[in-house]
Amino acid sequence: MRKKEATILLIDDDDDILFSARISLKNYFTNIITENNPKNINQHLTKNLIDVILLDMNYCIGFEDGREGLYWLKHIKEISHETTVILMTAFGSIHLAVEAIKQGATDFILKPWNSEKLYAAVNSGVELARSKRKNTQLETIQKQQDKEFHQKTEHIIGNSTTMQTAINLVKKVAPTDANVLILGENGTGKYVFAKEIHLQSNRKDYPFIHIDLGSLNENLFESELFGYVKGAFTDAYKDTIGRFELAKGGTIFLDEIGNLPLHLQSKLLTVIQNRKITRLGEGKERAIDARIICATNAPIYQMVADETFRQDLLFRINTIELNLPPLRDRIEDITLLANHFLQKLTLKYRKKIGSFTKEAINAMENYHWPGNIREIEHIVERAVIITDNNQIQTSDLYFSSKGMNINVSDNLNLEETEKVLIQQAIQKHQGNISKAAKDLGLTRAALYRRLEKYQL
Ligand SMILES: Nc1ncnc2c1ncn2[C@@H]1O[C@H](COP(=O)(O)OP(=O)(O)OP(=O)(O)O)[C@@H](O)[C@H]1O
Repeated sequence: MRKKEATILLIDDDDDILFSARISLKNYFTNIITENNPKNINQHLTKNLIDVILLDMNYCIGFEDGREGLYWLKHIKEISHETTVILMTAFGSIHLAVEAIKQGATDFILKPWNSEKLYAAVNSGVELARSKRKNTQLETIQKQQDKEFHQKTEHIIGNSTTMQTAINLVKKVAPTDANVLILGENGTGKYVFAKEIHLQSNRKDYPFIHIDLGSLNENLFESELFGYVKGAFTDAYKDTIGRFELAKGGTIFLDEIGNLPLHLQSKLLTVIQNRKITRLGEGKERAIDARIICATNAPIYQMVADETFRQDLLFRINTIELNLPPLRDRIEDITLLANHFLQKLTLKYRKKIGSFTKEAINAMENYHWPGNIREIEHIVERAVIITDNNQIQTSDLYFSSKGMNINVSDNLNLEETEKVLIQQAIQKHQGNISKAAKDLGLTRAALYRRLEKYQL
């Protein structure tokens, strides 16, 4: 039999008991630590991740009322509440057992023990410790996500008509349980809006569970979304709930739904239609109670036309559709967002930078923003870090050549094209006018004239 990866600490002042417990358990678990002085508990807990502590109730001769055991139990629970504590005594009484369980012990065994019973108690103690740790991890992730979210967006920024329309739609849709599909390019705020719908809904006190469907392969899709029972597959050591169940009472945000292959789309459709899931390896169906919000940056209607996305699934998820426009189509929001990030980032980097030059604003308004709001945040962050000025200049803004590319079929205006090319050259040479002029085939003076003409 393969030993289970687990650390068990045995504490008793009787070395014979320690010896016999070690013999009983060492064939089943990888690490057995013995200790005859409970005062050393802290050292063990700080050095090792202990799954189970088997703790004697009595240490001083003459004190056999279990008080010491209860004292140490309380102490362990205060510093490592995920560790399972099993108490043992030769003088067990129901009264003491009840008291110990009330104070956080998981089990109580009487000496002399039967080896099988001891193994069974320790083994379920190990499983319990693991599931407590996993829950703590999930809670930490959730808290972290919430914290990041609040740090990221105290407000949704946007005065443009399209953003105001989107914000108003959120207000109307949030209190209903309608499925929402959020469409928009990368970095347009799909996550931010999904979370905002959740926060404005009646489900706000329950979890908001985000999952990137694009990153799941076939095996993970089912186990992550629906959960599994112990033994369902090789690594299924214990029952685990999936994201749909985790989102109970709250919202599940299925991101990148356009990346889901067709056969998984069918599975998801069945779940959304029936509002039931079945954990892997379990026959039983479980009802789901989660509001469903989906998002994608893929051209979903084109995908339906190309038969790479199921039309029936689209109709299930798009009861309400929220379109987030790319930043280049709402130029009026650019200055607002740039100033918002400037304020936030100057605080973060403790720099005194009051504003952007007129030319820098102009350059931002003429840029294509392929990465949308995420990109403006990154560009402002980089500028804040590198600039030595108290105003951000055009040369502090590092635009990617992707966003500078001129699409000739879109824009045939010669002056506009010239202006963009000049910006591109200045960016490429990081503000070095001589090099930019050379690249453009102009003299320095000719370039300066054009900079003035276009107010760059
Ligand atoms: N309206 C907004 N106001 C302020 N910040 C925003 C706004 N929209 C998005 N952001 C910020 O822009 C960044 C990208 O937003 P988000 O992750 O929501 O975009 P997304 O569309 O989900 O991106 P992707 O498609 O790449 O997953 C985040 O840092 C977010 O806080």
